[in-house]
Amino acid sequence: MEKQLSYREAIEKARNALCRFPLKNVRGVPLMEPIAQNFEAIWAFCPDPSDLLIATYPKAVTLHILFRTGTTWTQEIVDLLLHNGDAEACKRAPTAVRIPFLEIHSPPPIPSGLDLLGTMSPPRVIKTHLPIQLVPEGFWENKCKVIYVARNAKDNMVSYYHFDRMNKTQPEPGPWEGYIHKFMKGELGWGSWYDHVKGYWEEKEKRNILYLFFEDMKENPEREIKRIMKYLDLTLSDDVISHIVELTSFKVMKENPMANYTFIPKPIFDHSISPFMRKGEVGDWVNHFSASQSQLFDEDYEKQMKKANIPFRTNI
Ligand SMILES: Nc1ncnc2c1ncn2[C@@H]1O[C@H](COP(=O)(O)OS(=O)(=O)O)[C@@H](OP(=O)(O)O)[C@H]1O
Repeated sequence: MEKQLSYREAIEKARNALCRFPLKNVRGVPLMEPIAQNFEAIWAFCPDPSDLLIATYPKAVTLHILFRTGTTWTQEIVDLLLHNGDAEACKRAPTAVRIPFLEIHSPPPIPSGLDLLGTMSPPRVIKTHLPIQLVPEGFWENKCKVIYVARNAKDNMVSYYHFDRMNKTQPEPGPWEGYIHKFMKGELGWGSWYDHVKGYWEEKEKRNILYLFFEDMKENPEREIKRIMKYLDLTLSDDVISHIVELTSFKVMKENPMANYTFIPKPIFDHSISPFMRKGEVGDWVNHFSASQSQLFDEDYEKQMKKANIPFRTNI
């Protein structure tokens, strides 16, 4: 990035080159074209053993494309834990700059995730939506800590659908009815939700991955934040933890310009179509699925998740 440009200015400058990028297959996984074109460099990235990876299927929470799972939420929690609950320190820059998105590539002068990481010293916190088989091997060789956040398929899909409506760098979502089929077939960016959640689940013990659920975080944020704290070998007082619970509530984060993605200009993220911080609830899927769509989805889910035994909850 040209030194004098802020992240927002860089995006403004590249505005004309930004568009709804098509998806291209990388080892069987559909990824946005600029990511696919740069995948060799992403694959070659070698983290420091002290780096921490936050992995999610999109809309678990980030910049161009997360998988509506709670990524952004977890990023904010981790940043606050690492800064002992100091809210001002965590407003030093937007989420996407504080916690670079490993694979993201956009037209210059927008810095790629790799560009941003190159300007930071370890220990760094890094975001990815890559399925486990596409995560650079250095993360495993260096035994980096990895936090994975999963969200039930129906809410995840609803969130992703609205995100695809408002994010003008993602393919058009098309009608809801068709979107369900694309999701079930793994045709959305970052591929199959089913393979994504199973891939990390199957490896979580062997690779020391902390596997979290969005629904657990909603049910008892204090408990889940403490789990993250312990995983990171941190010790914070109960008062600080309560403060972090408050600062990372949906209501507070929605109003935080450094965490709510309003720093991305409107022609790219159009919050008037659907805000990035949309509802942040468990069970909003009931407002989207018809009875027959829900039945069709459930039947397919049974087949795709057979033997997986992952304790997802579609309501709490
Ligand atoms: N603090 C907090 N509490 C509850 N929910 C929250 C919070 N922060 C973000 N969110 C919700 O997470 C969804 C966005 O997911 P991601 O951050 O993974 O998106 S992205 O894939 O990184 O773009 C998106 O979900 P939906 O509201 O259901 O669309 C956000 O609202």
